[in-house]
Amino acid sequence: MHWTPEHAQPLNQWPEQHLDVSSTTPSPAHKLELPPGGRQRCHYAWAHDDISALTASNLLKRYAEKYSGVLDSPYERPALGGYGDAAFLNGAKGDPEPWPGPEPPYPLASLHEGLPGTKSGSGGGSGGLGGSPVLAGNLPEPLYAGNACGGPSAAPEYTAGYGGGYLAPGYCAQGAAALPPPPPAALLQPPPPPGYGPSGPLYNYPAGGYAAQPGYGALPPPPGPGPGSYLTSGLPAPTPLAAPGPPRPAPAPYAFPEGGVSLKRKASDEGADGRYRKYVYEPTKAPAADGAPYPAADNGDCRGNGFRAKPPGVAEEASGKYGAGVPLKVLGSPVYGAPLEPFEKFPERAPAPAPRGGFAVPSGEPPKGVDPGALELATSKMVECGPPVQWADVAGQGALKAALEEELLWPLLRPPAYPGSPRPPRTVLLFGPRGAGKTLLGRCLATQLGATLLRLRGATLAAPGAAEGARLLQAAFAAARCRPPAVLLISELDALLPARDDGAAAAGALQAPLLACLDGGCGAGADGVLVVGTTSRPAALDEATRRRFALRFYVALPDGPARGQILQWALAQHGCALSERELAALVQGTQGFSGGELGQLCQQAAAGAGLPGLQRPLSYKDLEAALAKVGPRASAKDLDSLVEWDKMYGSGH
Ligand SMILES: Nc1ncnc2c1ncn2[C@@H]1O[C@H](COP(=O)(O)OP(=O)(O)OP(=O)(O)O)[C@@H](O)[C@H]1O
Repeated sequence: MHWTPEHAQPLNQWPEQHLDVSSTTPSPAHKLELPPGGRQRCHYAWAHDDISALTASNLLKRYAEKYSGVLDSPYERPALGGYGDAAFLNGAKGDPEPWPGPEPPYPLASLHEGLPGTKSGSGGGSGGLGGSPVLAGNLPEPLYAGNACGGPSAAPEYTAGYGGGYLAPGYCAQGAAALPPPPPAALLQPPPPPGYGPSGPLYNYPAGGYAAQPGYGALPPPPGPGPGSYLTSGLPAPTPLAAPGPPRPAPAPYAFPEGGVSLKRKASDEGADGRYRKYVYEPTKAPAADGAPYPAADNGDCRGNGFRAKPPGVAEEASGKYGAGVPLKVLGSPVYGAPLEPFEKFPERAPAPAPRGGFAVPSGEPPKGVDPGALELATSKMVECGPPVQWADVAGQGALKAALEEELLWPLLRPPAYPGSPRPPRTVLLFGPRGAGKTLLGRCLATQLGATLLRLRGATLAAPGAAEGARLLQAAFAAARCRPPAVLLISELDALLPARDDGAAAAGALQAPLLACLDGGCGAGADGVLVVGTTSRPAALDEATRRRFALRFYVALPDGPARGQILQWALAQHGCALSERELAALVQGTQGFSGGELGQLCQQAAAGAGLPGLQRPLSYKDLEAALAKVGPRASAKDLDSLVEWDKMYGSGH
């Protein structure tokens, strides 16, 4: 038969179609359809006429074994091109010289012989050859470069591709398409173990594959999709990267620490959110039948400290501006006198009932010498039922808050270290510019102590006249003593003193009653009452009055970060949220403003934005316009004198 062009089919298809490798006899087609010029042009070794099918089959088998041995060798495989017959793996010998003959240029058997770690059996464990021949196979040890014959090098040396891992890029990068076509599956089967003799003419193993035998070990799992499939069973799969977590919340603006405080105080400030929370008490327990020290505040009535006690165990969300989302325990009066936290200042005494819509007369007789009418008036008018104030509700003032906690609250709430310990302070003076937050801090103290809060203003006391003012003053102290623990907050203290220069009629006339009340109300017989006086003119206090206040703390104007917080809180009430830049500009423009003045500024801006009900959202321009009308009241001179007074008489913090 002559060769015609239709015989010129792709060479790489030819062996599959024309060579029956399972047959021991040459295929007639093989003999007949060989292209005449194939001997010169075809580079397939088995394409020679003088190579029988059996020889070709053996050749294929040997190359398969060699190839398998290369793959299975514990030594590093050189790059494919390094092998003399590398091109053979792609179906054609790249060597321009004619194929030397039916035998390979070097004995294939030697490849496996003498190599440490070589598997027993020439084809053992080469199951990965058909799928990913380069990457399959167990590679239990680091690979060394082999010599030209695939044997071990004299000295182990790492190839450039050795990177400490088994998957050098040169290997991993090869996709299945780039890999050589697998040799016929029948040739890849390992020799049958004893008892598994071939039943067919050549190898007639079950189609499902050769079952794993003890001597050969289990075949590695077939490579599957994904990079993990390239790893042999002996290699750990790479640890997948952890999925990125949810984005961290951006820090709240103006949460940076206060400037201008000492390191010690800064450390205290850092704990402002956490450490001050330890003054969150357990719910007040109901008084025991045998008469617990103080009545429980869990009857839902107002005790004047902002608490509306809840049934025991009912948790309460913090309602403070800072505390949103922070679950806090129920606030309530601590169980004073309890063995774990005795409060020497608030010793056991007859339970005082909570006020019910006005003054609730204690179970005993009203204090002697006190007008019952005034007592009722004081209680009904002075007991404050505002919301509790937490430390976090006071912007800034970190150092002051720490000092109040350490020097006032801790001594009040902890038992004396030893008998004869000095009495804890029961009077504190908070002085500073108007609107700086003195009253706010007084309310916060009442909250922290779980005390009833009674509040009276000096100007209100002085207005009706000296006699009436004195009567009210006494009644307020009496009411506080009747309702321990209690905080009596007297703001504008200077209004009661003679140094007042506005000509108030009662000014000065109330000083003596005040001193008497302070001595009596906070003396030995007045346990359970803390008097908090506030003033913006401490210099007006005479020495006698000043000395009645054991502690004197300066409440300074809010600094930048605190102003930012106060502004944010105030603007939020008007439904306005400025951008960070606008807020920064506003903070810059409100230097010297007190907290009260910042609140006024926002109210002014809201008023400028329109009538209530028709109001449009507040904008930065409204606030800019309001800045022209609202300004800081405290002059530099006032502030200087306050600082001077603090240096001389302040408790320092
Ligand atoms: N540091 C602050 N944090 C939050 N709010 C503040 C702060 N300082 C002041 N305020 C707010 O400003 C307003 C006035 O505060 P406060 O009445 O406590 O000032 P004051 O110093 O007692 O004033 P005055 O001397 O006139 O009695 C209140 O609404 C208060 O909530």
